[in-house]
Amino acid sequence: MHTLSPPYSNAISYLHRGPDPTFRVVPTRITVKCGYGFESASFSQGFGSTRTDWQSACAILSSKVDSQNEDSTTPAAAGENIAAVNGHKSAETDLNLVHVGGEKTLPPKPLTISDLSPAPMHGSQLRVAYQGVPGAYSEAAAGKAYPNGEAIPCDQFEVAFQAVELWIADRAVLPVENSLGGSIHRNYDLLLRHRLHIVGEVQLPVHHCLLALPGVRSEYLTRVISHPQALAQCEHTLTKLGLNVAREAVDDTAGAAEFVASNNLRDTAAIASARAAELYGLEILADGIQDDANNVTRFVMLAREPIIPRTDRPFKTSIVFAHDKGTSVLFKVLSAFAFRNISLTKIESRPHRNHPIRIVDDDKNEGTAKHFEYMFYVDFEASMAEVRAQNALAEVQEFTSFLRVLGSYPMDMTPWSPSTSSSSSRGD
Ligand SMILES: O=C(O)C(=O)C[C@]1(C(=O)O)C=C[C@@H](O)C=C1
Repeated sequence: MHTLSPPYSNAISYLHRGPDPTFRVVPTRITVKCGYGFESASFSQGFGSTRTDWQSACAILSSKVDSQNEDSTTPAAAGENIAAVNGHKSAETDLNLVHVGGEKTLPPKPLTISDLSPAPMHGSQLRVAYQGVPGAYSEAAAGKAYPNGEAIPCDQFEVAFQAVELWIADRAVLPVENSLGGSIHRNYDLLLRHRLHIVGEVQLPVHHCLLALPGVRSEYLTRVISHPQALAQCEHTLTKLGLNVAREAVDDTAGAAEFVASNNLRDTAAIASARAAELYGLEILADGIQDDANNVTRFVMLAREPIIPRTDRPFKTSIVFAHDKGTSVLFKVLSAFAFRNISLTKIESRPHRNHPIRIVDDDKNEGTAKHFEYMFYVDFEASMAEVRAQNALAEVQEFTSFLRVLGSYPMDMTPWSPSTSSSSSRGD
C-alpha cells in the first residue's frame, strides 16, 4: 500500500499551505525583455549583473568569473522592453547584441554539474533555470513563464533540476514534448528521479531558422547542426531545400549557433531562433523551416513546493504510476478517469528502471515470457481541488503499486498564434 504525497493526500492539506507567492498568471502577450546580460538582459534586469551577484553569493564560481562579466550592467542591458517570440522582435531598441569575434563579449557559460553547491542567499527576483545558452527556446519559455524572472542557463536538464533543489534557482522551465518531435524523454525520467513539483506549463510556438556566418550560401554547406528535437522538427524542409548534408546533434539550438560563430565554420549551418542569430552574429539563410507552422513545444515549470490547486480556471494534473502486474492494470486505471468524464491530454510510458523486466513462466511449460515493465505518465484535465479528480486518484491508487502526483497546475490558455512566416530560402 502506498500513499499520495502531500499536498495531494487530501483536499484539506492544500488549504493549510499558503499560496505560491511567486506564481504569476501567464500574460496573453509574450514579452521577453531582451538585452542580454553581458550585453542584453535576460528578462528584466541585466542578466550578467544578477548572474554575477549569484556567483559571488554562492562563492562557488569566484575563480571562474571571467573579466568579461564586469561590464555587464551596461545601460543598454537594463530593461529594454522588447516584445519577442523566438527572437522575432517587434521593438525598436538597439539591443547592443553580442558579436562573436568583435569587441563585444560572449554571453555567460551555462552552469555545469561542478558549479552546483549549496544554497546562496539572494534577493527577491525569481531565478529561473533553463537548459541551454542564451537564445535557446527554453530561455524564451522561461521568459514567458516568468516575465520578471532572471534566466539562469544550465548546460544539462539534470543541472536545472539540481539548481532548484539546491536553492540556486527558484524555478526550472524545461521542455517535455513537442507537437512534431514528440516527448523529451529525458525530462520524464528526471521528473521521477527528482522531487520537484510541476507548478505550471507554457506552450511556445517554435519558429526555426537556418543560420550561417555572414556571406555563407547554402550550397557551401556540408553540415547542419542543432538540438536533436530541432533537427527532427525540420527534417523534411531541409530535404526540400536540397540540404542533403550531414545532420549532427548538439546540446541546444542556440549552442549550435554559438558553435558555428565562435569556430568561424563556413561549411556548417545551425538550426536556431532568430534571436540566436542576433546574439551570435549569424545570418538567416532560411526562415520558418519547421515542417509544420503549428510547431509548439510544451514546457513545465518546476518548483520545490507545489501550488495550491484551484477550480476557478482550467487546471491540469500530471501523475506517474506503475503496477507490479504490469500493463494489465492500465485499462482499469484509465477507466477511473473515463467514468468521471475526465479527459486525458497525454499518456507516456517509460522503462521501469527498478524492475525493467517481469519474467513469467508459462504453466504449460511452453517457455518464459519476458514482459517489459513501464512507468506510466498521465496528464488529465482536472484540478486536484475537484472531488472527481480526488476520487479518480483514490481509485487509481487501488490498482497501482506506485503513484505520485507530479503537480496540479493552471493550463496554458494563451490565445493561439501560429508561427508566421513559412519556409523561405535566401541562399540557393
Ligand atoms: O535547444 C533549444 O533551444 C531548446 O530550448 C531545447 C528544445 C527541446 O528540448 O525540445 C526546446 C524547444 C524546441 O523544441 C527545440 C529544442
